[in-house]
Amino acid sequence: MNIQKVMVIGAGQMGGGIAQVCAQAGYDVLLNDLKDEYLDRGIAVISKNLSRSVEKGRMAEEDKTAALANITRSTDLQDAVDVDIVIEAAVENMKIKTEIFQKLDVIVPAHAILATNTSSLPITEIAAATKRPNQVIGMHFMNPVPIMKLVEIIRGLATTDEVYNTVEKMTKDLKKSPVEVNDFPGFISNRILMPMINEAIYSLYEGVATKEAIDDVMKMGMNHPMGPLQLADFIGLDTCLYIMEILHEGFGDSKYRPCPLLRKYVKAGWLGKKTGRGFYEYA
Ligand SMILES: CC(=O)CC(=O)SCCNC(=O)CCNC(=O)[C@H](O)C(C)(C)COP(=O)(O)OP(=O)(O)OC[C@H]1O[C@@H](n2cnc3c(N)ncnc32)[C@H](O)[C@@H]1OP(=O)(O)O
Ligand SMILES: NC(=O)C1=CN([C@@H]2O[C@H](COP(=O)(O)OP(=O)(O)OC[C@H]3O[C@@H](n4cnc5c(N)ncnc54)[C@H](OP(=O)(O)O)[C@@H]3O)[C@@H](O)[C@H]2O)C=CC1
Repeated sequence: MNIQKVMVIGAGQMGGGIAQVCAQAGYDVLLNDLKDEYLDRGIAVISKNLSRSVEKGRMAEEDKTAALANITRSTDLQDAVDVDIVIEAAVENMKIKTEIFQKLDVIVPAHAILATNTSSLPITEIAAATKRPNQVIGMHFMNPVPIMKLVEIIRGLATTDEVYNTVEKMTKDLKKSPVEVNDFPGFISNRILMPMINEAIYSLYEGVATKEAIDDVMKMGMNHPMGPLQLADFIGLDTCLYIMEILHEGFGDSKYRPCPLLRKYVKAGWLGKKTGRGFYEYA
């Protein structure tokens, strides 16, 4: 199947990045969010990222203009009436995602693929909310999307080979590297990454070291580009908590219990970089 028109749902840090790389690859992109102000914010970030590439001499001004012209704003799911694929990057919540997929199922054309950028939710369960489970798939980008090469591609139980192959080809067109993973909570990326972050939060909670010391150990000792607490702030502490809860519930194993300090920060609205405060403060 030939993909030309894409709807990206959610103009947050992930949806904005996904819309940017799709627009740069020449796809016709509809960027959808609940309100105009979220679209304004998302498009401003995309524009800033593209301008930085122009300043660094990696992109011509006309390519930036062309990429921005490929993005159309949308606050109505009905705009998906003629898309070939939807990539959903709304909040990490099963109820919200299944509601979006049920609505899309009756709007999008029969051939259209419904993909989700979920970090951890079961693809098979999201797919089962639709009448086209064979055309539902996980397309898990990494943050920051314009920089990170990996896209984890997750088949639901019913996903066809044709749908998998189409999404794999699109991933390569976006200049990303696909890796196929089976449908279990957290897939591979977050099954391994999030318990490490949670353990770093426990280390802080139990007073083993300061936040700076914990991050320094992992940066200097393990060559990680960011320490785990800095990375948690970057991902969003709300998203980290949702993922730990999904691992905990999905596997029923106490080793995935979220650290109480993580819960406390999320309750306080300290969600990390996106709210100006998490483990660290941001100007
Ligand atoms: C939760 C999930 O489900 C899955 C996930 O995504 S988990 C998160 C996965 N991501 C990571 O682990 C990221 C770890 N961090 C890193 O790799 C690096 O710190 C980083 C790439 C984010 C920044 O790199 P850095 O060398 O420390 O900083 P910096 O020199 O400022 O940036 C490097 C490049 O990234 C770009 N960049 C940094 N942050 C960016 C952002 N948010 N959006 C777009 N581009 C960004 C910079 O513009 C810069 O590009 P140029 O070299 O072309 O100028
Ligand atoms: N953060 C990360 O590092 C990664 C996150 N992901 C996944 O990507 C998804 C998005 O995460 P992220 O971008 O970080 O989150 P953000 O909070 O930055 O963005 C989510 C966006 O979706 C919007 N939204 C919420 N509900 C709806 C809806 N019903 N319809 C349309 N838009 C909606 C939000 O609006 P509002 O502000 O009103 O809530 C917000 O603009 C999650 O599933 C997450 O797990 C995947 C890989 C990495």
